[in-house]
Amino acid sequence: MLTVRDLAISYATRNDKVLQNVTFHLEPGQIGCILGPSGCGKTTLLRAIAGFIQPLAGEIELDGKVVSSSNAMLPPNQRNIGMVFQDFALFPHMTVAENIAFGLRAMNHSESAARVDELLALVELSTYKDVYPHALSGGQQQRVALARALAPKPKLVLLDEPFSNLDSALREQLAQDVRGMLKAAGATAIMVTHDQHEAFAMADQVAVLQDAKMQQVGTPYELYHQPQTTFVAGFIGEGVMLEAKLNASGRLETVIGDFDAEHATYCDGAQAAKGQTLQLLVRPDDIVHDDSSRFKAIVVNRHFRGASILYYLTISESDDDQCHPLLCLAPSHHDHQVGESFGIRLDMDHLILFPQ
Ligand SMILES: Nc1ncnc2c1ncn2[C@@H]1O[C@H](COP(=O)(O)OP(=O)(O)OP(=O)(O)O)[C@@H](O)[C@H]1O
Repeated sequence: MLTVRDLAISYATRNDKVLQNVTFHLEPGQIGCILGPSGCGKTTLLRAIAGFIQPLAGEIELDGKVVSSSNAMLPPNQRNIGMVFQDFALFPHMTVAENIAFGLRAMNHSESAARVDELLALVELSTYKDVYPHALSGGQQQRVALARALAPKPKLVLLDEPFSNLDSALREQLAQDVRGMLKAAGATAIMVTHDQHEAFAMADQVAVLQDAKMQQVGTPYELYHQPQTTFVAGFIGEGVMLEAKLNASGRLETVIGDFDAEHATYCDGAQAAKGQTLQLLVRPDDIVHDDSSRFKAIVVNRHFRGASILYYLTISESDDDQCHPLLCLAPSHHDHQVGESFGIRLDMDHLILFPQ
């Protein structure tokens, strides 16, 4: 449905590239997310897909047709793309139904009214049909903006930080709701965000951008458990880098046991050379609370999260040895206070190693 190939973009006022060699692909019906820190080029990429910025190099293909390249540009209004903006951009003088019908002017009245009713049902706002935007909550306004974008059955829906003006506690739930609505409409969509929780709740595929370059494209699971760069490992999810030495028998020695390194993944230039000291990515859910373990860690801090507690731990091989920080996500019935110690063991499916 959408292919972005080796895209490079620069602004006239700058010498450097704001995007460089950006490549990713979305299948019909998939929801993609462009995730990255402020200034990495997310909005620029979205605007390029919408047709507002011409690439310096590379191309954008929509539904099998090149719509943007350095020598050809299909105008934005001919791309059949729907947009949901950060501030929702609803027309204040129009009712909910009139806002949704805005893009349906080519249809006759009864067709348009039927489509509006269909979308009102999809976004669960049928009873708000004749209400004006100022009388809606932020979340309801956003659903109207989504319905308006979906109304003309666009090939692609672009959502630019759609949750940033909403209560942070609700964002993850809203992201899941919007995902459900996009899936029910069979839409292909791309959202831009700097919030990984929103990206995980919403996307089938997440593209991580940093400093103008695509770092990694993958499912939320792949980005969390199999990051390919230290940036992605640090930007996505919590975790620590634990010193790990590859011994002569091909096992990784760590302060919390040793492991067969046969299926380990070496990233960012890490070498699988015997005797090498590396960094092992350890997520909080890789550390299991186990009182029968010979490895004991001390609680230095804790965050109660309801069903679980995130423990900040330190562990050392002996009393005078260096302390290694660890995170452990344990079910909250394992209730330990700061200063206490408990047994832990490492339970990992993926050994991801980075250079020291
Ligand atoms: N019209 C412009 N002219 C020149 N430089 C621009 C223009 N728009 C954006 N930039 C620059 O391009 C880079 C990428 O900006 P962009 O808005 O795409 O980033 P972003 O990842 O969306 O950031 P944020 O999350 O803060 O919105 C930034 O360094 C920004 O200053």
